[in-house]
Amino acid sequence: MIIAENISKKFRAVHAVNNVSFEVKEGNTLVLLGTSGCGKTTTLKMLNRLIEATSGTIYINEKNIFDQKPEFLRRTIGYVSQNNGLFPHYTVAENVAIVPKLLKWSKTEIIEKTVELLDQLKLPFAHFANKYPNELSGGQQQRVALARALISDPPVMLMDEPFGALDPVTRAQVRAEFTAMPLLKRKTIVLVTHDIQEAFELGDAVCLMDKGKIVQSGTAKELMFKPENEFVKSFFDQQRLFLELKSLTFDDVWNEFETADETTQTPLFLSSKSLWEGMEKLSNLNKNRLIVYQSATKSLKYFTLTAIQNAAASYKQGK
Ligand SMILES: Nc1ncnc2c1ncn2[C@@H]1O[C@H](COP(=O)(O)OP(=O)(O)OP(=O)(O)O)[C@@H](O)[C@H]1O
Repeated sequence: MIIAENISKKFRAVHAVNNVSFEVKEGNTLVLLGTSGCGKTTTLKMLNRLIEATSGTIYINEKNIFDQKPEFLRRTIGYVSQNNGLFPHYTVAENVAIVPKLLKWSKTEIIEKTVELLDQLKLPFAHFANKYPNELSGGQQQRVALARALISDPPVMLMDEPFGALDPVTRAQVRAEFTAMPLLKRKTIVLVTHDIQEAFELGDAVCLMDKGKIVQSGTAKELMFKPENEFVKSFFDQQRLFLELKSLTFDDVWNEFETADETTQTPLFLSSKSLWEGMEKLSNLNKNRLIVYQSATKSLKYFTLTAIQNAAASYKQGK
């Protein structure tokens, strides 16, 4: 669990972060979202003391981080920096082994763990261990950076635009792998991004920042449907339709759909999926109508493109 209370950072005249507070529950992911220069990276780096806060308090797992030596604190927090931060003259295996060496693990232990992690990240040890970062693609480098941050299994991970340097296709792919990794599921994560879609996909909670302050924090759905001011509303305007369909699940609008006759089709879809995924399914299968299943009520409903659009509109009107 991470608790940041009224943290601020001043760089001479620049108030980069101004009285920011948030909490991240154990096992949750908090996303710091906002445009360039709003203070996301400074906020993140204050959590592992790469930047010293000017004022405020930070607790990580009930310990005040200012009572710990920064270099010891950092060994217990995984960190993926912008543009991966790999050492160019270290091989993949050497890059991954940096923290375990500081922690004085045995050679065998380091190798065993590196093999296991690189395999999980689709970088087979035999092929990749002795390569240098510049011999890898951007996506592969990002996976090495992730392996390096994960090897000591820290309970907390800080990630600064971890997929920022990747092209959109690789980005979506690495992000999907990232969400599927069992090792990451239990971790408490703070992730910085300026990508709204990424924030919605990865964040249990999202803090939208502007000019060093948090403008609104909450779930993606709260930010979309209950914006607290004009800034929040307009921040999402460009991608509004897409984000609404992504953040609403069939469960949220279950009553808007027509009950289905069980005998006609097998349900392909669970109601915990987003309306966007429903639309994708219709398009991929080239169907006008599909059936969705809700396990809690053991009921089936039909959905069509129009029904999805109407359900989303009706949800908005109800809010
Ligand atoms: N070392 C520094 N000295 C002076 N000003 C700084 C320093 N680091 C950051 N700033 C300023 O603090 C503000 C916040 O910067 P920060 O890097 O936290 O923003 P950001 O939201 O992470 O932006 P980006 O997405 O572009 O990385 C900016 O105005 C930046 O110019």
